[in-house]
Amino acid sequence: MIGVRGGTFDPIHIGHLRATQEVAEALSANGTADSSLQRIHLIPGNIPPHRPQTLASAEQRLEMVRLATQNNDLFVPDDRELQRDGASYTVDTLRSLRKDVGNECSICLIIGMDAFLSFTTWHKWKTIITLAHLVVTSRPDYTAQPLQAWAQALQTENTLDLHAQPAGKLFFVETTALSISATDIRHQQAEGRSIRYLVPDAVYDYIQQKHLYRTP
Ligand SMILES: Nc1ncnc2c1ncn2[C@@H]1O[C@H](COP(=O)(O)OP(=O)(O)OP(=O)(O)O)[C@@H](O)[C@H]1O
Ligand SMILES: O=C(O)c1ccc[n+]([C@@H]2O[C@H](COP(=O)([O-])O)[C@@H](O)[C@H]2O)c1
Repeated sequence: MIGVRGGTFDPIHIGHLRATQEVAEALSANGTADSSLQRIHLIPGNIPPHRPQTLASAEQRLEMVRLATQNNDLFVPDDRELQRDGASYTVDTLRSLRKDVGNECSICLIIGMDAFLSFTTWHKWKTIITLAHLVVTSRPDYTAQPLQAWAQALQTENTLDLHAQPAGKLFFVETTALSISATDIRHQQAEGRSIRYLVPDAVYDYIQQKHLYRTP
């Protein structure tokens, strides 16, 4: 089994990292030796399909992901969306991952509750759930809504189901509420307020060194 978490990561912050760590623990809990979680790919998006362009460049956002994950063997920075032209659609990313890991390996696409609430607007969302499981983490200020029929049909509360088939299940993980967003971090940095401890120290140092998110 592998996990995948995409994001704009402008910049990556402890909200992303802590929630992903807690998913890793949840998914490994029932894994058998040969099917437990192998790694989680952290994939910065090239051109976000649904939002304005980023402030930091693709290379800078990837470098911040590298710095944030350098001491965690489970988290793998993955630049495949930066290698593609055009919009970074998740369905294309999952197809590319499937080519790498084959059809038997479980892929867990990790998204936050905010993303899940608009999931049915995503490009080819019905194909996405044939390529991966959806693992949804809680996020402060985004409350779960009653599940639509398609989601009810896929939902499981047993992680063994995620190991037993390669894709097609929906699983919710209650994660520690950290009310942090990259938008707030960018604003605080622009206003000259400290963002220390909202991002890993190495990311903090990089942002200062490159003068990122400062108003010109
Ligand atoms: N504080 C957080 N706690 C849990 N999940 C988070 C948190 N921040 C972001 N996420 C999740 O991480 C994924 C990628 O998020 P993204 O890179 O857009 O971060 P963001 O902080 O929401 O950025 P921005 O403020 O620029 O929109 C999304 O699925 C989002 O739900
Ligand atoms: O493929 C899509 O249509 C699509 C639509 C919205 C979001 N996504 C992906 O969801 C992930 C989180 O998005 P965001 O905006 O919260 O950073 C990121 O990997 C995006 O590429 C993907």
